[in-house]
Amino acid sequence: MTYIKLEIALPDEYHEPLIAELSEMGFDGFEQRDHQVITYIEKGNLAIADREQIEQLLAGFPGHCFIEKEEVVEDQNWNEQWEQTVGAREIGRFFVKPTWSTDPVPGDKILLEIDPKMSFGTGYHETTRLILKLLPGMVRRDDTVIDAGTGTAILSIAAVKLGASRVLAFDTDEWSIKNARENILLNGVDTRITVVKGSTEVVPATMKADLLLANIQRNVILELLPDFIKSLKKGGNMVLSGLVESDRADIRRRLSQDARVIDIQQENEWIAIHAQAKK
Ligand SMILES: C[S@@+](CC[C@H](N)C(=O)[O-])C[C@H]1O[C@@H](n2cnc3c(N)ncnc32)[C@H](O)[C@@H]1O
Repeated sequence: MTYIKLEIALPDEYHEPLIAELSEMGFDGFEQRDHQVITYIEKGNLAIADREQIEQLLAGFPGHCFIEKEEVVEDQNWNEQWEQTVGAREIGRFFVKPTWSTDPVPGDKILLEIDPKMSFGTGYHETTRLILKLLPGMVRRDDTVIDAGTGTAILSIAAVKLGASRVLAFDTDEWSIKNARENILLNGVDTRITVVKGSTEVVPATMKADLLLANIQRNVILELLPDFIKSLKKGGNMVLSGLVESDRADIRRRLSQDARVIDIQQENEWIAIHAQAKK
């Protein structure tokens, strides 16, 4: 099989909307790097009209977004490609390790074994790292946790390893659901985490969580915020990320009635907001 590989330059905050649109157009397989999305499509499926559609799509994003490179590639072992680019790393109290890494686990770290494949949540992105660093100070023994937009399930697995007794993880992306389940089994925490395809509608009306984690992009967070608040206990904690510095005021304003902002952490342009439900 022959594929067309496109390397597209655009700011990190537009990766998800771009990937959503490209998936609809039939692109299959995405890698996210700093300010770049790499994607593939079977050669026969990329018509001239699609190319124009992509150019138009990119013109609609603020800033200079463009196709940096286009090449024809033959079928290959995609997982092997991943193995070359993703390694083990320390993040706060955790050691995040793909199964192919032979790096020894430091004695003082909590192991999270994650094979990311094509899902988001390798620990390479600032937003995942910000939440992982906040988690040890937030998860208490026997907490009930909601992981909205679970990706690889990295945050759910971390929450259980810190003592959470029950996690409801959901994601709208079919591939992430499959990958989340694989990683949960890999870490032996499948009795404590339930993974469901969908969004906040899958949270039972009776569920009141101690903690909700959401690393999704700004517009999705703003849309789901009322549901997030409803699913928390009074005084329950929420960590929101997938946000950039310029989203700070907007999110604060939207939270003000229902939640108290406790802390905001930042890494590069990315932020994570810790808030507590008022009622
Ligand atoms: C940035 S990734 C976060 C993955 C992981 N939780 C982490 O922190 O690394 C966002 C995830 O949210 C999912 N997502 C996007 N919109 C969603 C929605 N409306 N409801 C649930 N999940 C959604 C995406 O499919 C993606 O897997």
